[in-house]
Amino acid sequence: MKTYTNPAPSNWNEILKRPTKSFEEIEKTVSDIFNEISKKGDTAVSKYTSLFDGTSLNEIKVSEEEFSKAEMLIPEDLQNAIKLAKSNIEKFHKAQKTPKVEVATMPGVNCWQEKRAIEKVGLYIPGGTAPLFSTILMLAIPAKIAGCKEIILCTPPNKQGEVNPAILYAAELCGVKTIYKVGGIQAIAAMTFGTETIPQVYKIFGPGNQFVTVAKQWATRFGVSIDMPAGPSELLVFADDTAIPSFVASDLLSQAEHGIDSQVVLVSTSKTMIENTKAEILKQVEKLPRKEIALQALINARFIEVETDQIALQLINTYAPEHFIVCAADETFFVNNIANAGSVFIGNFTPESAGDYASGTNHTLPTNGYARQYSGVNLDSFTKSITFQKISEKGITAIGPSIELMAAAEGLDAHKNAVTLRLKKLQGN
Ligand SMILES: NC(=O)c1ccc[n+]([C@@H]2O[C@H](COP(=O)([O-])OP(=O)(O)OC[C@H]3O[C@@H](n4cnc5c(N)ncnc54)[C@H](O)[C@@H]3O)[C@@H](O)[C@H]2O)c1
Ligand SMILES: N[C@H](CO)Cc1c[nH]c[nH+]1
Ligand SMILES: [Zn+2]
Repeated sequence: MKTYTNPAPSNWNEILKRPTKSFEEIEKTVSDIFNEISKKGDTAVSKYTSLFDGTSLNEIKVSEEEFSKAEMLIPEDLQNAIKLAKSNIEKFHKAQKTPKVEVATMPGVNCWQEKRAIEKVGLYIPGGTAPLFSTILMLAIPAKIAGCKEIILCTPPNKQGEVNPAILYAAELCGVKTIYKVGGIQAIAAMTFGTETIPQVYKIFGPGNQFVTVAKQWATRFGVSIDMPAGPSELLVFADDTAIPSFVASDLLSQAEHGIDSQVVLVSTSKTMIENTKAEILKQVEKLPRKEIALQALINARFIEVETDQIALQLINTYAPEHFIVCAADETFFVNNIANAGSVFIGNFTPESAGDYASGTNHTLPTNGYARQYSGVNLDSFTKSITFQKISEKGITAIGPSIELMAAAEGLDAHKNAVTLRLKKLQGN
């Protein structure tokens, strides 16, 4: 838990370096596995499942029997909690539907844009150290609302070759029944190329560890698209003296417990807030079942004291956190001026866990500074915009001469002719 007081802006990048391996360090493993899976399909998938997940499977597709058993294993109160989260996530993502955009750019020239679902999508659900069934809600719900026709899901099996029942329960609740017990790089490669068992998809979604994230980035070389790099979780909290140290500590620990390569950062204008939060962290971490993971992640934690809200904001925008919690007297200043963050949580009673599970926003978010240029998963992630146009006789008469001139100036006479022939016809020639 390193603490810094008024670090110079020139040192921010060094102080706030992510603890994850570089793309280059993982690239070789990823490219080797991709190569093998593209050539050997299921045989290679099975080899890597046994190497990384420690299990050999005769059948990687989840059976109807496994689905039926799963539902019986989920207590009613958990089923109800999942249903409540589903309802909120549905409400928020349905509200993201936009109407068709239609404009007559000039009389007789009608242009419009409509969204169409991506037909085949692959959802990756992390399961290495915790079965993140909540991620199913975050991916399957918008995929269904968007109208994706073929939705498949990959998730790593445990050592007994099973998938956690809550994952199966949540998937079935969201109407996804095609699940493969495959995790990590091998899952991403399988969805990229297709194997004898696993279908190829057009776009791959979902968070994962560093291997999964680099694999998704690698997949884009083979024509598949991805939602965004959504790697090890991170949280930056800005807290001034209006914040509550025990709450701030609990939020920081909530993301530290994800993995040893997670990063949490506290930025504050108050030395007392930093000291009290650190003391709270040390107290709270003792009681966590994932204490060892959280303690390792805390080695990468940063506590940064700055002089003003303005400096804090610049630092936060430089870091571009996946999650940003703001508990400040002038929260509006931060809310209005945040430029780079995956998702923002405002005030003392908005824990980041709310967005992870149930408030309605999506928890699949850009990490590692990618919040500078990527959005988190949303309804549009599952659609493409297609443009349409219809030009009338009056329209082509008005726009035609300009097109002819521009085509001739580019030296593309066939383009010009496509207009000229129509204009002549209209002129009776
Ligand atoms: N950014 C987001 O939106 C978001 C959301 C949820 C979770 N997460 C992150 O997802 C991650 C989940 O990680 P996880 O590990 O628990 O599950 P995971 O499913 O992402 O990864 C498990 C797989 O990693 C592979 N693997 C493990 N060690 C390997 C190695 N040495 N070489 C190659 N492959 C290896 C295995 O195949 C295994 O199946 C966490 O880092 C969490 O913070 C991010
Ligand atoms: N915090 C994660 C996103 O970085 C999402 C998650 C799922 N379950 C718990 N948390
Ligand atoms: Zn979380």
